[in-house]
This record gives sequence, structure tokens and C-alpha cells, in this order.
Amino acid sequence: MSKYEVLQGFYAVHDELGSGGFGKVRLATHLLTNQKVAIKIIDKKQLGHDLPRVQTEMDALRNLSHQNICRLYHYIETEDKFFIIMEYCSGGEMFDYIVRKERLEESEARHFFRQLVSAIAFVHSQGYAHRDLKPENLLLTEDLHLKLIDFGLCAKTEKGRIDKHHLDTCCGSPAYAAPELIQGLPYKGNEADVWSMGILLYTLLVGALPFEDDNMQIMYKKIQSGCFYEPDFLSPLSRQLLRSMLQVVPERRISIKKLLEHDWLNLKYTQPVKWNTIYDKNFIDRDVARVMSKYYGLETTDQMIEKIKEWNFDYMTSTYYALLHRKRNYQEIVLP
Ligand SMILES: CN(C)C[C@H]1CC[C@H](N2C(=O)N(C)Cc3cnc4ccc(-c5cc(Cl)c(O)c(Cl)c5)nc4c32)CC1
Repeated sequence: MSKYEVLQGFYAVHDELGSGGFGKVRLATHLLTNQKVAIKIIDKKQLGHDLPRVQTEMDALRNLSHQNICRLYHYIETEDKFFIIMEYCSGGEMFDYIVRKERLEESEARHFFRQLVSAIAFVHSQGYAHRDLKPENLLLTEDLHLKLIDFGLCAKTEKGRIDKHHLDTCCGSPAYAAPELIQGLPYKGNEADVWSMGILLYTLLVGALPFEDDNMQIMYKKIQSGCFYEPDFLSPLSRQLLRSMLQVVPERRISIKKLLEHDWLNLKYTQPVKWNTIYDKNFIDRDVARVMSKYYGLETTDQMIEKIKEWNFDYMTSTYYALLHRKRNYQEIVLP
């Protein structure tokens, strides 16, 4: 008997994939399609004053539909819990991938970094900042596509409102946190994200952190200095990019717009980074809608399409996405 009544008949819950301050993430099966999903289960009692972080993450996940952001399928709130059902990323954490390979060739680092820049450029274009970028929050799919997760600390940078955050939440991990952020100075989420991306690029290319020390105070000093070791194997272009991202003074730091045009990012690529979403909320896959219309007993496929377009993030939304995922993986799309 699964502990979670509300999931009965919709999902079969399996082992834990991992946990964090919020609760736990479990592997599950979407029963109608037999597709794997990940379910983030949050216990309201455990959260206490952190409850708004769930609302923040939900708003972000609802609005940020992008090929390099973990997809929200379904959202259930009960009296004492939240259930956030999302696409399952079977490739695991980017962190483990780097550790296994020690460090990546520049071409492979570029393959992943272009996808991260795409996700963050999109997040910023929608008026958000992630604010907790680190390898643990980058997952991989079976075909090595990068998926950004964990928007619990993200912030809406309202257009026009000066996005000056104070250290309201001890944002992310200090090793990836921008100097202005750890000094508790007012900072801009977008600029802090660019710094964290610089740290991430360094870990991809070097297999180590640019600023590290067991003693937190010494690590902070290293971050404020902005001086980091550049191994000989780094190409001049990659060093130039790292230095432009790891600028201590935020105003001198490269912008995401300039980053998209940077030569290192576009080396050997004919196309610039496609940072806008390739998903179209108004385009519904007809094959999937047809199969669903039969199951939901609707007269026509078009009726089903109109229902799906409501995007209620209910079981219908998750059935649509689960079937779409099957189709994209060349499996037939059938419902019992
Ligand atoms: C270390 N963190 C604080 C939590 C950890 C929990 C397991 C999770 N995971 C893993 O660690 N695998 C190894 C497998 C895995 C597979 N698919 C996943 C799909 C989504 C998510 C996910 C997790 C969280 Cl906390 C989110 O906010 C969002 Cl939007 C998405 N995590 C997944 C996930 C990675 C993060």
C-alpha cells in the first residue's frame, strides 16, 4: 500500500533518487503510459517558513518550459504535502559525469555549456534568476541533454524593479556564489548567475573548483581576489572567457548577451546558441491527442487538443507529456 493516497491509480512510487532540505525525490511510474517520472515530495511541516520557496519553484517551473529545463508534468497539493511530478532524467547528475571523466575536452565542455547558457539566457529572458547554479543542479537525459533543476532559490527579477537582492536566503553553495553575494551586498540575480556559470565552466574544463579551501574564511578571500589557477592545458580563448565571467566587479562581468556571442562558445559551431524555447504551448501533437481523446471518451481529437491546451498540470498534462516522451523515443503511443 503506497503511503501516498493521492497518487493511487495514477503513479506507482519506487525508490528514492535523492533528497535535500525540501524533502525527497522518488522515482515513479506514470501508470497509464508506463513512463518513468520523478516525484519531488515536500512535507509542509518540514518546510516551516520555507513554504514560499515551493511556491517560487512551482511558479518558475510552470512558466519556464524549455528544452534544457526539467519539465513539470503534474502538481498536486494536499493538506500536508506537495507532489511535484517531473520528467525523469536517467543520465543522472552532471556532477557525477565530470567526476567520472575527471575533466572534459573543450569540445565536450562546449556541448554541455552551450545548453546551460541556453537555459539561463531563457530563464533571464523570462525575468527570473536561478541563483543556485552548481553541478548537482544539472541533470542529464539518456541522450546526454542537459536539464536544469531546483528553482527553489530562483527569484523573479521584475522588469524595471531594480533587482537588488540582499542575502535573503543563504543562496546556494558558497563555492559557486558570486563575491558580491557572499559579502551580503545588494546584488543582481542575473550577474550572480553569470559568475556561477563561470565556476561551472571551470569545473567542466579543469575538474576542480577555481576557489576552494577547507577554511571558509580563506575561501571567501580567494573568491574576493578573483585570482584562480589557469592550468597550461586551457586554451587562450577558454581562459579569456573564464576571466570575463569570473570578474569580481559585477559591472565588469560579461553579460549573458555577450556570452551568447563569445568565440569560445561558438568555436566549430555554425549556428549561434538557440536560447529561446523550442516548445510551443499552442502546438499539440495530434497523434498523442488522438490516442488520448479515445481514452478520455471525447468525440474528436480537436476537443482533446483544446482540453490539453488548458495546461492545468493535472493528470491530463502529465499523460500528454508522458506519451509525447514515448513518441520522441520512437516507442509506440498507446493507452490501455
Ligand atoms: C541534491 N539535490 C538537492 C536533490 C537531488 C534529488 C534527486 C535528483 N535526481 C538525482 O539525483 N538523480 C541521480 C536522478 C534524477 C532523475 N530525474 C530527476 C528529475 C528531476 C529532479 C529534480 C529534483 C529537484 Cl530537487 C528539483 O527541484 C527539480 Cl525541479 C527536479 N531530480 C531528478 C534526479 C537531483 C537533485
